Amino acid sequence: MSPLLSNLNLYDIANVKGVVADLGHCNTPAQVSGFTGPAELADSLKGVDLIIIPAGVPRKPGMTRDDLFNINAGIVKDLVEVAADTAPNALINVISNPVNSTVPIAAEILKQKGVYNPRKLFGVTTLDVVRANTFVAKQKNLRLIDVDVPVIGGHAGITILPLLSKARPAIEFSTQEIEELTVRIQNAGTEVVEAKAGAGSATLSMAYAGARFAESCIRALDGDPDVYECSYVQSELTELPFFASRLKLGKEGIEAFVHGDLNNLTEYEQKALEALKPELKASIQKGIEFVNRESAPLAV
Ligand SMILES: NC(=O)C1=CN([C@@H]2O[C@H](COP(=O)(O)OP(=O)(O)OC[C@H]3O[C@@H](n4cnc5c(N)ncnc54)[C@H](O)[C@@H]3O)[C@@H](O)[C@H]2O)C=CC1
Ligand SMILES: O=C([O-])CC(=O)C(=O)O
Repeated sequence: MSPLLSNLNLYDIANVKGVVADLGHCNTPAQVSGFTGPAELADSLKGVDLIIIPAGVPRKPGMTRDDLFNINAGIVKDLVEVAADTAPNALINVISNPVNSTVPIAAEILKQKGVYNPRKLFGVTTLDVVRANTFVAKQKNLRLIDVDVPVIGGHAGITILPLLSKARPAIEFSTQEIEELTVRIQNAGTEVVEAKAGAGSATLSMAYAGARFAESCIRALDGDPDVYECSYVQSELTELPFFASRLKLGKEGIEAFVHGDLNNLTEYEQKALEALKPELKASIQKGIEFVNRESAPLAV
């Protein structure tokens, strides 16, 4: 994946020590980014500030993101184990799907290793925001740079919930526009998978979104006091243990949750929020159970 993500290695911001490691350019962990073995991977990760994990298989037409679980869960688990051992203070950006489960998997691994810092683990949902901004700007004839739509929940189907009532600038939408835009944003990944007809998923737009999120992390680490992004993280905003929402990023990762976005939701948004909870809860549980099952002692 992602020539753009590789370019992040070139970022050189004065106060951020170390480099960005992008785990996911080859077929086995032993080959990651051209390294010859796990030991070398571990060496190369020492002291990095930000680790990006886009490794794994993409969808084919007809598949859900959850259909990738059986392969990608193990890949993310293995990579996070190395990250935990060698760069326990790094921010981790998980791109590999199903994000709704791979982030809880990463959290469980980091807990097992005794280095879990919930402020530093992120599921990358930036592409949902990029899509929401793009579709709204087009629909309303606005400049893309002026539009910002928070997207909450998770990163699959109905768990992706754009809050059009909280768009900036404040925009009037008809009921039909809200329904059509919401469904388009929720299905945009599937639209790309179907258009690519077996040749993969939204690799390039993910590279753009992943690079944007990574750059925001780097700016925050570097002390920029004004960095806000949506991301899927451990959260107390709802009863779900992981939830995507707008966050303020700082030198230690998440600095604050933007609570206001969940206040005064429209009836449509409130219903959609309640409707997404069972699916998101099940995906979180599936990730946690995977790690617990993998690490349970064998029965004799
Ligand atoms: N969070 C998001 O918004 C998005 C997530 N994705 C997800 O990102 C993942 C990658 O998608 P693409 O880049 O389009 O696929 P891709 O097939 O173009 O690239 C995947 C890369 O992962 C590598 N890889 C596979 N197994 C690995 C392992 N065990 N260790 C290290 N590297 C390994 C492959 O060699 C390949 O370079 C998929 O799971 C996809 O669903 C894709 C688009 C958006
Ligand atoms: O849909 C997929 O499989 C890839 C993805 O997460 C996206 O494009 O949002």
